[in-house]
Amino acid sequence: MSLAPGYRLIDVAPSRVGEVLRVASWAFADELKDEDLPHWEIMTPASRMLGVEIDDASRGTVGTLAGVAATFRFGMRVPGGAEVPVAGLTGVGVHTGHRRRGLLTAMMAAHLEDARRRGEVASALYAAETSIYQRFGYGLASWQATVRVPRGAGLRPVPGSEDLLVAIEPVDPARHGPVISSVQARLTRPGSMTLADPEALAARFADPSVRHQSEPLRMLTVTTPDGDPRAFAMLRRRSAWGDDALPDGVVTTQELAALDAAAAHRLWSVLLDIDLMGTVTADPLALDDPLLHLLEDPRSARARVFDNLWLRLVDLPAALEARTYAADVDTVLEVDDPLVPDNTGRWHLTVDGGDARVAAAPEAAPDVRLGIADLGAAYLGGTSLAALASAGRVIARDAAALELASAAFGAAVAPVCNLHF
Ligand SMILES: CC(=O)SCCNC(=O)CCNC(=O)[C@H](O)C(C)(C)COP(=O)(O)OP(=O)(O)OC[C@H]1O[C@@H](n2cnc3c(N)ncnc32)[C@H](O)[C@@H]1OP(=O)(O)O
Repeated sequence: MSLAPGYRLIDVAPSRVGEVLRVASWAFADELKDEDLPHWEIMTPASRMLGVEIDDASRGTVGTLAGVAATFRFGMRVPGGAEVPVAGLTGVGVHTGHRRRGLLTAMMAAHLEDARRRGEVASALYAAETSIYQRFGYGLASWQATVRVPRGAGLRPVPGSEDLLVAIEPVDPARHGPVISSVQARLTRPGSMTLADPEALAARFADPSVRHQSEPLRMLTVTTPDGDPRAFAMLRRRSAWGDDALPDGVVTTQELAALDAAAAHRLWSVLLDIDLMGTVTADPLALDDPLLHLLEDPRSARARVFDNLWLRLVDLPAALEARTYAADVDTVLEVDDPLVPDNTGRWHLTVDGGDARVAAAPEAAPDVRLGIADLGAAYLGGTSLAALASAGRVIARDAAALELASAAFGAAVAPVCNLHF
C-alpha cells in the first residue's frame, strides 16, 4: 500500500515527543493524563522517532502528525552467546482518522532502511496485533509464558540460595539502573536484550498510573554478600480481600531476570512469600523458565502462552554468521524478501566446527526455500524449520535436507525477551 497523497514521511525531532504521544494515545485508545506524560516520555526513545505528517488547509494547520513510531537500540543475545545490534521498534500508532492510507507501510520502509544504515542486523518488536507485522517480514521468534502462581507454592531446594541477600525498595533509576544493566548484560538466553542505550535503560523505570491500580513500582534485588547483583524483579502489589475477609492481594512483576539457579530460587522464594498477597503474576517467561522446573507442582504456575518477540532480519548474512548452530551443516537457503532485496536470493550456509560462513550462491540448488519472516522466526532457535515446514511455510528439497537444517538452527534453551518495550 503506498502513502496516500498529502502525507509526508519525516524524522520527528525529540522536542515533539508530546505530539508523538498524543497520536499514540489516539491509536491505542488511551487517555493521556498530564501527570503521566513524564512517564510516557521516559518510555519513548525520543532521539529516534519517525512519523508521517499532513497539512490541513481547511483548519489552517501545517505539519500535523498523523502516524508515529520510535526505536530503541538494543543488543540482542543470539544462540552461542554473541550480542548483535538490534532495532527495537515501539510506540507505533496511526491516528484513528488516518488509518489504512499507507502510513504504517511508509514508516516500516523507513524504519528498515534506518536500521540497515545503522548496522543493526535485525528489527524486533512486540506486536499489538499479531496480524500486523508479518507482511513486513517479521516472524514469531519466541513464545512467552504468563504465569499466575499461588502464594506459598513449594520450590525444590537449590544450594546457595540461602547465602544470597535480598532487598525490596522503591525503584530508583540511579541505584537500580546499574543492577538491571549488569544482570541483563550477563543473561545468555537467546532473545535477551542488553541495555547499553541510555534510553532503553531509562524506559525500565516508567510507571504511568494507567498501567496499574496498585502501588508504584518496587525493586526486588538479589545480590551476593559482596554486592554482585544476581537477580532482580520490578514489581507492584495490589491489595485485595476475599469475601471471607482473607487477604488475596496480587503481586505483578513488570520484568524479572536471574543469572543462575540459586538466584532464581531466592527471587521466587521471596516473590511467593509476600504478606497479604494471594497470587504472583509474572511475564514474559521463557517456555522453559527455571521457575517451571523449580516448582514442586509445575501445574500450579497456571501458565498461559503468548507470542513474545517478532523478529525481522535486516542484514541476513551478518545475522546468520553472528549465531552458532546446534550442528555442523552445509545447506543452501533460498530466501524471498520483497522489502529488503539484498536479502533475497540463494545463500550458502556452512557451519564447520561451530564457525558459520554465509555466502551468496545464486547458481546453487536450494535445499530449503523460505520467506524472510520464517527465517526470522527460526533465527533464535525457538521456532523450528521443521515446524514451519509442517505448516507449509518452509519448503525443503527432501526430508533429510529439512532435518539437517532444522537441527542446526535449534538452540539449547527456548528464546525469550524478558523486557517489555
Ligand atoms: C511495535 C508496536 O508498536 S505494535 C503497535 C501497533 N499499533 C496499534 O496497534 C495501534 C492501533 N492501530 C494503528 O495505529 C494502525 O491501525 C496500525 C499502525 C496498526 C496500521 O496503520 P495503517 O497506517 O492503517 O496501516 P497501512 O495503511 O499502512 O496498512 C498496511 C497494510 O496492513 C494492513 N493492516 C493494518 N493494520 C492492520 C491490523 N491491525 N490488522 C491486520 N492488518 C492490518 C492493512 O489492511 C494494509 O493491508 P494491504 O496493504 O493488504 O491493504
